[in-house]
Parts: sequence; structure tokens; C-alpha cells
Amino acid sequence: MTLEVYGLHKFFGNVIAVNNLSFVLKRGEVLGLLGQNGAGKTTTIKMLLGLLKPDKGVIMWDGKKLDRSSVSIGYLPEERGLYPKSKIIDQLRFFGRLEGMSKKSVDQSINYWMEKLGMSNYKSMRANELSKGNQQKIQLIGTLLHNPEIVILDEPFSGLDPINASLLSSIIEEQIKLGKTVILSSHRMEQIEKFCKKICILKKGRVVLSGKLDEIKQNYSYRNFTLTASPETEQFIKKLGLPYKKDAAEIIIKVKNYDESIQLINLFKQNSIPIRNFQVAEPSLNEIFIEKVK
Ligand SMILES: Nc1ncnc2c1ncn2[C@@H]1O[C@H](COP(=O)(O)OP(=O)(O)OP(=O)(O)O)[C@@H](O)[C@H]1O
Repeated sequence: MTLEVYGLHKFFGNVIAVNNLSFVLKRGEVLGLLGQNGAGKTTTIKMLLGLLKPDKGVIMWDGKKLDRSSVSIGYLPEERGLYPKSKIIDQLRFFGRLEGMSKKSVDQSINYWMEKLGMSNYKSMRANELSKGNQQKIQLIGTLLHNPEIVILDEPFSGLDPINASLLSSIIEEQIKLGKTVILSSHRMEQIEKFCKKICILKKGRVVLSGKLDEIKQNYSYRNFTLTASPETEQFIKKLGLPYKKDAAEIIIKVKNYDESIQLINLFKQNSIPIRNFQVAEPSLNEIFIEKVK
């Protein structure tokens, strides 16, 4: 099963919300959909969900045009979507029934997920009686209740404390292992780095970077050469006229590659400037993101 998106466009009047987006996502793969506010992520998700019709382009699932009746999708929206006055159990039963589940399987699945997420005692409560984080957990149950093939999570960690965030991380990992096709949209780059092998960065609807995160990092134009700062090292770097960034006790110099860092180390050695610690590392996704969207 593969999700294929080709040449997707969506216009709102003069605004091109999504401009020629393409990606391919196989079963068990996770795509990190990134972009600043207004970049076109939600519009993309809405087209995948069939809530908006693309103006151009095609979305395919398993080699055929994606049809919501032939694929199950679980969607966790960024905003809260529970009915405030309804009981949790009734809402979850309703979500499950909407997905075509039988009464028995809905209840079995609700029990399974409620227990897994430590929410069993909340079944009879109304959504507005729950904390923000617990509402998020109920929405997550609503997303996964019907064992969907495609899982779309928009800022899934928002409002979760560290314990629940770690619980959610393990659930996402489990979904990936189960072979789900996952799309994760988040402004928190460390989460994207953790789960996503593929990324797609949007800027004003247009793709500015997409592909396998590993390859993107490997082929990126620089490496970070990080040194433990000392007045001597900093003075020497200034003398060399190298641009650098200081971050707490570290000095970071952008180098082209590993060889260039070795040359730098040799320069330090030749000039008897001691180096306490150094590291050569690929840029982080956070750095790449900022450079691509700024
Ligand atoms: N229904 C709509 N009518 C008109 N313009 C819209 C509509 N929905 C979205 N847009 C515009 O399309 C663009 C993309 O919006 P979208 O909501 O997809 O961004 P986003 O990447 O999800 O942003 P955020 O991170 O803030 O959720 C924006 O310029 C937005 O103003």
C-alpha cells in the first residue's frame, strides 16, 4: 500500500495555499510535514481527508485514486474537536460507528485504548470536565479506535505533560511498527527527527525541501564543527577571521566537510592552541528548517 501525491494544488481566491506538492509514502513510512504558520499543511491534510477538493493534482492509494470509502484514515487535528457537553464514551462510540465499526468492536477498542492511555475512569465524564491534555488523549483514541491504515497527526504532543508525551511517543512507534502510513505535522523538530524518515518542508504552499531526512542531512552544504570555548580558542578563531556562533560554552564554526575540520584542528595544533573537546556533526533539522523557510 502506497500513498502517492502528485502535483497537488489548492487555491483560495488569489492565495495559492498548496502549490505543486508531490510525495510518495509507503506502508510503515512516516512523513514529517513542516512549514511555518500558513505554509499549507492543514490544507494538504484536508485534501488527503477528502474535506477539500484539490484544484489540480491527484492523490492515490494502492495505485488507485484515493477514495475515502476504500481506505481508513485516522486524523488527530491540532485543535480540540470534542463535543464539550457529551460523555466521552458516547463520543467515542459515535466516532467508531462513523467509521463503520460494530457496537461490539467499538466497545472492545474503546476499552483497549482507554486502559492503554490510563483513561478508563474518565468514560462517563463530559469533555469539558477534562483537562486539555486528557482531551488530547481522548482525541487520540478517536483517531486510532478503528485501526486506520493512514494516521495523520497534527501537533499530537500539544498539551501533553512529559509522561503522556512519552506514552504518545511509544504509541506512534507502535503504529509505525504495525505498518501504518503516518503523516506527522509538528513545529517541534526534535519530534520530527525522532519519527520521520521522510520530510517535506512547505513555504507559502511550495515545497522548499523534501526527501529522506538522512540523505538531506548527508548532502547538506555544511557540517557544524563545535569546540569547547576558551578565551584562547575564541581569540584564535577571530584572528583567522572565521565566522562563528557562540552557544553557552561552545563555539560553532560551519565547515564544508570533515576534511575541513581536520585542517582546522591542524591549524590549532600548529599554533599551539589547545582544544579540549571538538565534534563534527551534520546540521540539525531545526537549522535546516530555519534556513529553508526564512
Ligand atoms: N478556507 C480558507 N479560505 C481562504 N484562505 C484559506 C482557507 N484555508 C486556508 N487558507 C489560506 O491558505 C494558506 C495555508 O493555510 P493552512 O491552514 O493550510 O496553513 P498551515 O500550514 O496549516 O498553518 P498553521 O501552522 O498555522 O496551522 C494560508 O495563507 C491561509 O490563510
